Amino acid sequence: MTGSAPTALRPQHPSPRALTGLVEQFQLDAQGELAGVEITGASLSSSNVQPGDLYVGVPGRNAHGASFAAQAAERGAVAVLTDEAGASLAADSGLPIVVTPDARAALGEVAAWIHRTGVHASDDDEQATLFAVTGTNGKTSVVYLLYGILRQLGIGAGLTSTAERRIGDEAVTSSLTTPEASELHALLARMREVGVRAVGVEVSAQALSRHRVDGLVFDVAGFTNLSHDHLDDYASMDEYYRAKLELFQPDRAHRAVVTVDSDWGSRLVADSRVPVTTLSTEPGIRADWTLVIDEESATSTSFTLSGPDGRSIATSVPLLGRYMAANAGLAIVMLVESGVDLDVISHALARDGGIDAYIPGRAERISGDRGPLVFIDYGHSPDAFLQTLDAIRRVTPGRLVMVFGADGDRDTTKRDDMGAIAARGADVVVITDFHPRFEDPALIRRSLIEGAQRAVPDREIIEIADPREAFRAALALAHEGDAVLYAGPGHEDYHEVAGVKIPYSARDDARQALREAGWLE
Ligand SMILES: CC(=O)N[C@H]1[C@@H](OP(=O)(O)OP(=O)(O)OC[C@H]2O[C@@H](n3ccc(=O)[nH]c3=O)[C@H](O)[C@@H]2O)O[C@H](CO)[C@@H](O)[C@@H]1O[C@H](C)C(=O)N[C@@H](C)C(=O)N[C@H](CCC(=O)O)C(=O)O
Ligand SMILES: Nc1ncnc2c1ncn2[C@@H]1O[C@H](COP(=O)(O)OP(=O)(O)OP(=O)(O)O)[C@@H](O)[C@H]1O
Repeated sequence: MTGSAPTALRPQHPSPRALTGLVEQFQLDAQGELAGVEITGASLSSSNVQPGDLYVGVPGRNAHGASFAAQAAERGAVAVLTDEAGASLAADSGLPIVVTPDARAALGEVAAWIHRTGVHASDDDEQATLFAVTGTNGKTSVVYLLYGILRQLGIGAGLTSTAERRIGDEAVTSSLTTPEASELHALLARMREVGVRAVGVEVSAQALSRHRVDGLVFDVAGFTNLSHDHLDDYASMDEYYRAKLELFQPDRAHRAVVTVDSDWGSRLVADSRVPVTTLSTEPGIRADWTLVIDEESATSTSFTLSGPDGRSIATSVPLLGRYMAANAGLAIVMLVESGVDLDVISHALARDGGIDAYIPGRAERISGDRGPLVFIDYGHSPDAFLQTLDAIRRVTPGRLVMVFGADGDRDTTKRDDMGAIAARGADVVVITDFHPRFEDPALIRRSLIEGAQRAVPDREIIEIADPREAFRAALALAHEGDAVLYAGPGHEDYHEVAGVKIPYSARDDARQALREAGWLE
């Protein structure tokens, strides 16, 4: 039996559950010898199995997971949960098999039961407050802002986001934005072991469509915005919206805070079936809470948030952009809706000179005191480009150079708009490769260039396939008073080319390029 280094945060002292108990609890059919088998965790992936796990075999795009049951057994899995088709595929593993019509749909509740979390937490458990954040852009940012403010309030906090799963100073890098239910419940169990009192969970539309947050009812769900993205996964914007709407129902959340800056937000308020508090950051849009920008600079945005009964808070977020103030406003209103007194938040933030949060790779300023401003951002959708370009333009007296590429094997319909928005918002556009995956990178670049040229025919466009060279070319065009926005890579530390992840950190490389240019020590 071989173990592997955990790629996820799991409880260190799990209380085993009997396999016979699982069969009884969920009224499942079972094959093989069940007596005496004890489960301490669950995994959807044979390569992540830990000894004592229930291996969950689900059908996928490439294979049926049950066909990896023998590998799971070698790693120490003690039983298999799968569907009818999977039961025969898993037979050669020699493990007892528990059968359910849809193993992915069952997994959330099963994982909650194994870890005694979410809907299966025992009554005397002190449960952490659970915050869910969804929307096209801003989810990671809001989750980090919640985490930062909670820590300023002295409340033990954890988070799960596209960038990291984090408890205090302990963090692992994320692969999915929202973990599979097996990983999510294990993470919550670990957080309970170390006394975490509040958790921010970034919830993607895909997570809602694929049962990843099943077995949980969030205390407060937050909505940022909705704009064009993921139309490879969803047939239309309407379907994409309906996937997100699922979070705003009583089986998923007790209450919600919805940003109503867009029509999608207003529609969500009408369609939601939980109590909703609204937030507006746009002048003229009525809401329970309104946010007004007081001051903005390259490194900080101050704002005043006013709520019902004349309550208000004036504070700042240590990041560029009105949209970051909107994200911070949402985080604060979510905390208030969870029962934290606004005056207590106000006091803690005033003591620290504003919100204290670091969000890896979101409008992250890489440059120092000299030379052009340089930001690395995770934006990879048309609206994210629009917001970031607008924010940088407001603090840049000189020219704005933008470097970016587009994901391969992901929503191809947004490329034209990405090119167009870049051409309208930047003075020079440098188009490079991002994660081509299995697509021809030259064709991806071509579609971005065509979008840019259609929008602004005389815009200066430079095409350089290699991202390191592309960034250096952009930097060479920029001087004191100018700005360079490198959009796409954010916190990531690789490029995905034809199924291979090639190490590449845009943040490290940009720092190196700034040193080479003499702008950084
Ligand atoms: C398209 C999609 O949803 N794919 C997910 C799916 O993979 P798949 O269907 O391709 O799986 P497969 O390769 O056929 O394998 C089937 C099963 O066998 C298992 N397996 C496979 C091979 C093996 O050796 N051992 C093994 O156990 C796999 O873990 C899987 O459970 O099941 C996998 C295991 O859970 C997921 O990791 C994988 O998510 C991929 C990585 C993905 O990119 N998903 C996207 C759509 C996604 O969810 N994105 C959102 C982000 C949204 C945003 O940008 O905001 C997210 O929340 O991350
Ligand atoms: N409130 C917002 N409105 C519009 N754009 C935003 C907002 N917040 C962030 N962005 C843009 O979206 C990018 C991604 O931000 P963030 O990672 O917080 O969003 P996300 O929803 O978590 O996206 P992903 O799921 O892809 O990680 C940022 O780098 C910025 O360009």
